[in-house]
Amino acid sequence: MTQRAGFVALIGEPNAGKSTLLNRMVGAKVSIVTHKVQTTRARIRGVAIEGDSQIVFVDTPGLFQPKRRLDRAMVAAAWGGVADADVVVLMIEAHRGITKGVEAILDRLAEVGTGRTIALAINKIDRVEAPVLLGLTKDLNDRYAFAETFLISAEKGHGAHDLRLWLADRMPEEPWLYPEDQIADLPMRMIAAEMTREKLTLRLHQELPYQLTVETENWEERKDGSAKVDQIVYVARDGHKGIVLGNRGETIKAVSKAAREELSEFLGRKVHLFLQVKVRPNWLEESERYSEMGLDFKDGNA
Ligand SMILES: Nc1nc2c(ncn2[C@@H]2O[C@H](COP(=O)(O)OP(=O)(O)OP(=O)(O)O)[C@@H](O)[C@H]2O)c(=O)[nH]1
Repeated sequence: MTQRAGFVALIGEPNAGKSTLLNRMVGAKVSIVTHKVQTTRARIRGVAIEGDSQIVFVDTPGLFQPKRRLDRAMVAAAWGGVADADVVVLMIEAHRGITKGVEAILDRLAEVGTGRTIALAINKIDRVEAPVLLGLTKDLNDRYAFAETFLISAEKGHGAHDLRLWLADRMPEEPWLYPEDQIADLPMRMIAAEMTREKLTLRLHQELPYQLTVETENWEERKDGSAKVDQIVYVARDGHKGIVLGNRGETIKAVSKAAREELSEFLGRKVHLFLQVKVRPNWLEESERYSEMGLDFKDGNA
């Protein structure tokens, strides 16, 4: 059998439904869906196997207009994901249509999209009537020559399977990037890290929304059926450590408790969660997370 493997970048405005679609296509709660906007950053979110193809999904931050320095870094990261991917899927919300943000993305695609395979996924079709959908499909395709248009409802599952089959066909002939037996384990670690990060984001609000990342370092199945999970919360600066820890450690304790409860409920068994906070400057630019997974995302494997 000829193996195929490649990267797919999902792009779109915040709240377009990228995480929901990912969960559909990967088949697990890989990206935690939240109502808070801009919770995701460029990184590997899940791996789907379809026939001979391995599809590695890269989730990107919302491509919004940068206001602050850090926002610009996020947007740069998102477009970096676009440049590295084999296929790009632009997600648009059917009921919102061509917003200013979408306009900006289309303009940028016109600049960087040449020679790339870019598909359009119009999401949330459950929220509009058919004529609106047809008009929007036409308008968008007039604006950019998309390789294909998918009309989907990520939440209800419509169209997600067709998109997945189409993507699988477009993966380059390459050996699989992940050994098959690792796949089951990989999303679980990511899910757990994502749960903790979400709790931190909710708790810290505006204080340091994007400047931290969580990694699951160790996962141990215990004889009594419980799981021992060690995670590291990386912050960008020394000063942030104190914020994450909180007064007498109360913030990290509350986060740990909330994340442990959610993970435990998700797994249906007891979880012991241990969080450590470490400083790692410039994590946003680091490609370390990819190489840790056996992938060198920046240097050509993509
Ligand atoms: N009605 C409807 N709602 C949807 C659909 N897909 C996603 N949603 C909702 O849209 C909201 C945003 O979805 P997410 O998947 O978190 O969006 P996202 O693009 O990953 O957002 P960021 O993480 O901010 O980039 C959630 O409340 C979803 O439940 C859909 O097909 N129909």
